[in-house]
Amino acid sequence: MSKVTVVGAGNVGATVANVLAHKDIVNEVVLLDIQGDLARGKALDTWQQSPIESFSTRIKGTEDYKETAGSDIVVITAGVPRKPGMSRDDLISTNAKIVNAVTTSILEHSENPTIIVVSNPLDVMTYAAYVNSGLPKNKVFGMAGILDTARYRAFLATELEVSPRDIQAVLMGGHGDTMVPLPRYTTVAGIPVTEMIEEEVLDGIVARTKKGGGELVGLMGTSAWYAPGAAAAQMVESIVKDDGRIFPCCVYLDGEYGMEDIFLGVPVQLGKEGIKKVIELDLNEEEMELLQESENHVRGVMDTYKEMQNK
Ligand SMILES: NC(=O)C1=CN([C@@H]2O[C@H](COP(=O)(O)OP(=O)(O)OC[C@H]3O[C@@H](n4cnc5c(N)ncnc54)[C@H](O)[C@@H]3O)[C@@H](O)[C@H]2O)C=CC1
Ligand SMILES: O=C([O-])CC(=O)C(=O)O
Repeated sequence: MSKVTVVGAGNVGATVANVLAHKDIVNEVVLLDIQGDLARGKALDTWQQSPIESFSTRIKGTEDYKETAGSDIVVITAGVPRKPGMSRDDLISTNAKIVNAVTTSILEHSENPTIIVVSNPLDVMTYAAYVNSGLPKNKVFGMAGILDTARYRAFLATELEVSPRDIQAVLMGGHGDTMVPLPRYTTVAGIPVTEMIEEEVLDGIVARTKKGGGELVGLMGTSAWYAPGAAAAQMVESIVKDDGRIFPCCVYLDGEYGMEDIFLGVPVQLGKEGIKKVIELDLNEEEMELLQESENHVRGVMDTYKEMQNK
């Protein structure tokens, strides 16, 4: 059984800890935040559900990195969320400093953890954690694709009046408006989605998915947390269980899809070693063009990050 640290006890971090505790698959969850009392309070509140919800995962809140010692998996959610009118990329100057500081502190107390980054702008914050940690590429990756496909699947389930469980889909690219949902790889209980829905309606759902995060920011004044928290917890679960599951995740590309030295969303198999395998799909010309557009966008944000680091 494993020890998991969640950094950031805000909306997303507290949800990751809460969902993980309910899954009852790890020994201990440490919830760390610079606001120590907030972390302690949310951890205590979560733990007090245990008799009702029947779980025994211990959960502790703290601001002290010593408590994170020996973590197997670390989920980084620390950082500011966007407000209406902002893009995820607008968060870079604040969140890069936070993610780099958190990564350094984590590595001071845990030797070889698997790091899952959630903070935005996701693809570049994952790159920052990778470079700063010096960990191998299979041990540092980001959560985005599970959330983005969940939104796509949920929209399709509503439209088709079917169970979201029966919808399977692949989505690639950066975690932003250039993400690439792939209708050609979308099925409803094994049936190609294109046989179940009109093209125009599907196009509308793809467009809504791409702006799915922004839709929620518009409604709530801050970004989402229930689905993002559940998505990160699902990644932890599949690493701990090592059950061979395949999800779209933001990973380091080292020649796959003809791309190098960039973090981007692609389908991967997760396992106890982190990324077990990157799956290379045979994309058609149009899909590849969309992926390259997304790559170009993420490279632009990476350049901003690199300039910040050189100052
Ligand atoms: N990858 C994805 O799909 C998603 C990413 N996000 C991102 O996750 C991040 C967190 O979002 P929320 O939880 O809604 O924000 P929040 O404001 O509710 O929580 C953030 C927490 O981070 C803490 N924090 C700040 N600096 C810290 C540091 N140096 N060390 C430890 N803790 C620190 C704050 O005290 C706060 O409690 C944002 O950057 C947001 O954009 C949110 C949803 C989905
Ligand atoms: O939209 C945001 O800023 C937060 C996020 O990444 C998401 O919910 O997809």
